[in-house]
Amino acid sequence: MEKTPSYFVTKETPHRISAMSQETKLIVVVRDPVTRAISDYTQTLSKTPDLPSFQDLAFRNHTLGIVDMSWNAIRIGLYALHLENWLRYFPLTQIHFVSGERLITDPAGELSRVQDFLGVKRIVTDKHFYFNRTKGFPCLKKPESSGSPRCLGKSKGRTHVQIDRDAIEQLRDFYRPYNVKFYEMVGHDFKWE
Ligand SMILES: Nc1ncnc2c1ncn2[C@@H]1O[C@H](COP(=O)(O)OS(=O)(=O)O)[C@@H](OP(=O)(O)O)[C@H]1O
Repeated sequence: MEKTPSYFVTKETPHRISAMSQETKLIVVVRDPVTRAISDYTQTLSKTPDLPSFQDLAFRNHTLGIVDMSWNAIRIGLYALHLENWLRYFPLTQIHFVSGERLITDPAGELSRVQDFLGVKRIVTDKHFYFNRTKGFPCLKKPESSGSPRCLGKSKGRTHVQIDRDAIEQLRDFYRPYNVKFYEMVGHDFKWE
């Protein structure tokens, strides 16, 4: 197994992976692209405090609501476009999409679907998780053999930068057609508003 967030959005990756093995099963975690962009910006800002504002980066023209599709934080959320590139090399049956939202609210449910997709026995179930209220994420319970619970690290679940309502609405309008197309392509409505 190998994982890297940028695989899904890097143009050359599907070709390279298919050249390695056409049997590869692919798992992609997706979340509401607007929240994703804000999370992405929040993470970059934590490392680069003098970054321009989110709005300055996200819009070519904020008044007219013209979004800058070349900014990575925006581009990555255009899931339908990235998927089109993957479908040139892999059938949809070899690609599984995990909902980032449900991975938090129902980790066992999402993991059941992953296990089914991989064709392995459903070993990871509800009893393996507990919800850590402080963190706002589920944690893996202590493995039967040894060790302590496994929760997400300190850098996960950062408080997102506050973005004004208008900008959020403009981004929602921008992403809507791409989201609808993505739902149609994968046959699942992720219900991102
Ligand atoms: N297991 C699991 N379930 C649900 N959500 C998760 C999980 N792991 C990471 N995340 C959230 O994904 C956001 C980016 O995570 P990372 O910091 O790991 O990304 S990166 O790989 O470093 O780019 C970041 O989102 P925000 O916390 O909203 O900013 C992480 O919290």
